Amino acid sequence: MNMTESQRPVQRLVVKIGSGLIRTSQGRLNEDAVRQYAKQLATLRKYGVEVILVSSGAIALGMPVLQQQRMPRTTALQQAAAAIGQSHLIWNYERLFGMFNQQVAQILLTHADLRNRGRYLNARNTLQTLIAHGVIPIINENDTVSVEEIRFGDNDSLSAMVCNLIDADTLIILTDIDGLYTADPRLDPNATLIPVVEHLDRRIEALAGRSTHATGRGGMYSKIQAAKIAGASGIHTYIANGLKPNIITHVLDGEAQCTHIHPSAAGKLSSRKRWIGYALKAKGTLVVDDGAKRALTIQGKSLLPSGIIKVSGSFRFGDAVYCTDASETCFAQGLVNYSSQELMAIIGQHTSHIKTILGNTAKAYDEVIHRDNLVLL
Ligand SMILES: Nc1ncnc2c1ncn2[C@@H]1O[C@H](COP(=O)(O)OP(=O)(O)O)[C@@H](O)[C@H]1O
Ligand SMILES: N[C@@H](CCC(=O)OP(=O)(O)O)C(=O)O
Repeated sequence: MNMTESQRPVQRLVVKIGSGLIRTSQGRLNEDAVRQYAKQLATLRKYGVEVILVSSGAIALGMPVLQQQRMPRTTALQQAAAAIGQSHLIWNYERLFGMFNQQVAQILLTHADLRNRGRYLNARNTLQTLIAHGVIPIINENDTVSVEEIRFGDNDSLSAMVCNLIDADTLIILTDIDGLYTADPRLDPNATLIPVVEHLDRRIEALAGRSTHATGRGGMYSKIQAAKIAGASGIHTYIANGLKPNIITHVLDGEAQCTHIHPSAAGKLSSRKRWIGYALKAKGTLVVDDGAKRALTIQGKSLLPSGIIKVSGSFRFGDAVYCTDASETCFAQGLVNYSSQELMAIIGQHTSHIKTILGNTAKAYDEVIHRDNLVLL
């Protein structure tokens, strides 16, 4: 077992590497950097740390072959670039990890693989088996088949969901900047680094901007969202600069200049709640009034039809939906007991009227979302 700063044990580590670190400005693989990452991760593995790598770079490496200077806008071009780049990427990982006698394996996932409970468990079994055999799994989104409905969208979210999937204790997100600043330093020269975030709240979330790069996707915003997902599972997240030598080792030794985001003080969510809140994609939104928001966020109650002001999206019984307040700030996700069509008819109504309004189609639920099926975000 490896020990980190303040002697926090690290047993299972997920490292995410962004496209900007994988690709040189000329569009080629940054071989020196990738060799360095391979060396550090192979060494950690030898010391007994279980390592999982989430690597971006497929589209970025495939872009030059298709004469694309920036992230292609059409899905077809992104998929084609990923098909070219992913094989190049994994071939090089295999070769460079091989220099340190470390076996790797490729895993490509779509969001649908984690949404479906059976596929979720399958992916988990495969990863556990690889880890148990000392292999480092290298995960990327399966971009060649990913379309909007089944997409993670960015590998920061994917890395956090992988942490949940395999019960990691530490997530390191490597990017081209030291961590979270008070503003994007590329736009604000007075921005300063925030070394520790003990409570990841909306004030912190608001500091993180999007990417300004040709290959980046989510920017700092998606890294903070990833830390939030990981934090709900009791995981510590570090955002650090992958351009610096031996950065992974330095982060674990507590010597790196980076941002350390602590897990949520509310404690670890159950596996089922993590799946409801973070693995499922919301199919619609329920806008609720202030009273209902208070009932859900402070009083720990279920959502009743009387507190709903507006319904959007098209969903069925059992689907996931967002809950937002009147200013459309999202604060929860949960599984609904009524379809969007049924809800349109009963919003604002007292529960005793549900049967009268819906007649025979009514189900025996007073709650639109039961507390047990609701996760505060
Ligand atoms: N508050 C902030 N602190 C630091 N970086 C920020 C902030 N807001 C936006 N960014 C931008 O996020 C970028 C990193 O995200 P991104 O380009 O998506 O990298 P990657 O490809 O590694 O995922 C930084 O280079 C920076 O320009
Ligand atoms: N799956 C994509 C990466 C998407 C992504 O999130 O990129 P980045 O913001 O550079 O981590 C690829 O391999 O090109």
